[in-house]
Amino acid sequence: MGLEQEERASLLGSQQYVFQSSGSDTYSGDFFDEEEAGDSSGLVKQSGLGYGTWRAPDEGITLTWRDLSVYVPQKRSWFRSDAGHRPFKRVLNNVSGAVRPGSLVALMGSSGAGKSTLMNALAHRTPGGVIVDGEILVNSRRANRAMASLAGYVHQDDLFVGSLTVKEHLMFMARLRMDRRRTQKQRMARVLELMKELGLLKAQNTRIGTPGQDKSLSGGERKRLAFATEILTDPPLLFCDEPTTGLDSYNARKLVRMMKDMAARGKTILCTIHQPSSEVFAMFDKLLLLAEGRVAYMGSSSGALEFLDSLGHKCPSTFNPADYYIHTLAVLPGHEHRSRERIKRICDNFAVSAYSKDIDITIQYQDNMCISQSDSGASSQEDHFFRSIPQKPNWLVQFWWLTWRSLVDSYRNPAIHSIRIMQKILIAFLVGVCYTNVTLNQAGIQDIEGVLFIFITENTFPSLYGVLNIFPQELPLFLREYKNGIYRADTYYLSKMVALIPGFIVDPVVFCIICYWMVGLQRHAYHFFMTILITIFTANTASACGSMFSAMFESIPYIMLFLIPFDVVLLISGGLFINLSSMPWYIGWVKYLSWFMYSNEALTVTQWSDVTNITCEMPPGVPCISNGQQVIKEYAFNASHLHYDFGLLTLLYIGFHLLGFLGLYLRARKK
Ligand SMILES: Nc1ncnc2c1ncn2[C@@H]1O[C@H](COP(=O)(O)OP(=O)(O)OP(=O)(O)O)[C@@H](O)[C@H]1O
Repeated sequence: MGLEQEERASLLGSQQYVFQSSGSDTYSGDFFDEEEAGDSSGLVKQSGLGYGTWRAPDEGITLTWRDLSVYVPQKRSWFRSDAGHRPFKRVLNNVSGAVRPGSLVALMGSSGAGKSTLMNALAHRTPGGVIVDGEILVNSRRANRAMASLAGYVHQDDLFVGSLTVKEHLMFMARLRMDRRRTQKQRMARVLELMKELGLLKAQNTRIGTPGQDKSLSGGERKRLAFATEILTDPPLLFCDEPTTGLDSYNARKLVRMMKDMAARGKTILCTIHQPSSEVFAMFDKLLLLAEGRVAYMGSSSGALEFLDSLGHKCPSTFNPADYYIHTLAVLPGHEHRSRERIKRICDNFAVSAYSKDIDITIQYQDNMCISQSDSGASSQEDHFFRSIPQKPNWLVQFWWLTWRSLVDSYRNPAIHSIRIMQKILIAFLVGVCYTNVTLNQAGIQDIEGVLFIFITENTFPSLYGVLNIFPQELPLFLREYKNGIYRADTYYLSKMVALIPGFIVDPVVFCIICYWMVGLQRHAYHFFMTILITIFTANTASACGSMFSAMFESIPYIMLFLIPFDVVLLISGGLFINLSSMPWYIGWVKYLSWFMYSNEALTVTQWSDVTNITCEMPPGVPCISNGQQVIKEYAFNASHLHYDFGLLTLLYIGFHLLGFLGLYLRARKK
């Protein structure tokens, strides 16, 4: 066999070959066995074509990787000699492999062997800070960010917006993931087809739910939905990280059967799988075994038994081979040294085996193609290749559907709306009751200024603190969808921002309608509507500030650490607790960031600018404030600043959101 492979390798230097697959289950000893390769030589000749004129196969993806090592960052230790330098741990160690169109490959190994790490690296989805060293080629092109759109990736843990129904979720994904040239009818047909195939039709109008909170779909249904989401676009390359975990044997079999059918249609599928039944395991035609970050075997499923047998590890006839592989390649507690010795021996033997050499031929071939293409600057071939990647919908479509999802999510979450509105009504009523006796005299000035400030605080704090959870809670989902190339970070952020606005219009309106008329404030439509407008601006600016903190920091405790001191300073510089002209210069500038100050000035000017008759009930000789202009001056405000206040509140709103977006974007790039 070795000689035969050497002959093949030497042929590669002079002629052009494309490996083909028939999706056959039969084993002939090699990973790319002859039956599957399409003709008797195991290789299909394309005589007359040199490397420079090679074109990508019309269907199917050949994925190869060579000497792939992955290093994950470790926590710094300030006590060790490497203090200050970030230590890395190698979790994949010079791994090479190849998968061809029409292959359904089971990626197996004990827990911690590096399966997910390998899949993430191949799918170009490694988290920030992780170093990937080595070469990954997709149809002899270097893998890049386009992999996210080219390949589907079914993750181990599924993430959804729980308030959507199964059908809504799939239609949303169909709109954002399927090629933009597809019609609505085609999208609907694809969604229906998948729901039918994956047994989700019955649950199509059921909300997905959130495990641990409002569970709706079963674990198995969630898994199948995650799978349906990833195959919506019928990707030519599919990575599945434990797709059958949590499924009953019938559904596990059905899912793997679906993958097998997809592979038979020329798809390339790499799938990690834990403890498959013999029946499910038999459906995989290829096997990649990992142990301690190294390749222990790659080839046909049945070849693994022979390979291990040749090393003295014979699978007992009563054993499920899949269980036997895992057991043989696991580091057993109490026998760590012996287990590692065994794993090392298996991996070392595999590296020099015929199986490994056969894979090397494909890798070498793809490498040569890659070099020759870059030498010839094969841009038309590149175009041809990337034509198989679905074209994303434009910015506006992404924005529209993301806003739709955010609005549906917030509308269906009673904790966000009805409870908040009830609380608002109650507070407005209580404030109104406290201030019913306000009259326009010297004492009334303080009362009115006090209640105006309550209008601000009551529309600030719920808005500021009510949005803090938005990004920490949804970040994993956002990161996954963003990394999958489903949408841009700016459309996501903007949609979140827009979806917040209706709530922060309704709240101030409800509060003002109840409270304004109970308190002795000016009884003209102008004053009333201006007060509503100012409180709407206040609530939205406060929510923008909250969104900024929410997007910038990882968790609520961190957010609180910085937000509370920040809002105390803003509150003080609002103009009620201190005369603004008396603030020291080195902290006085903070007032320019304080929407409390702008809103307070705007409300004060609105209420007082046309008041001319403030009663003076003081004893003779004690100075009195007799009109509204004096009140405005007393609080160091300026009657001509009303327009500036609106302008500056708008600027703060935009500024906070810009910083929030920047924070989210940088975090998305880093993760
Ligand atoms: N970001 C990371 N930081 C630190 N260690 C990591 C990181 N990612 C992976 N590892 C470590 O690398 C090893 C391989 O992890 P990986 O998740 O790839 O294993 P796995 O084979 O998929 O395991 P399982 O079957 O349990 O999911 C593990 O020891 C894991 O702890």
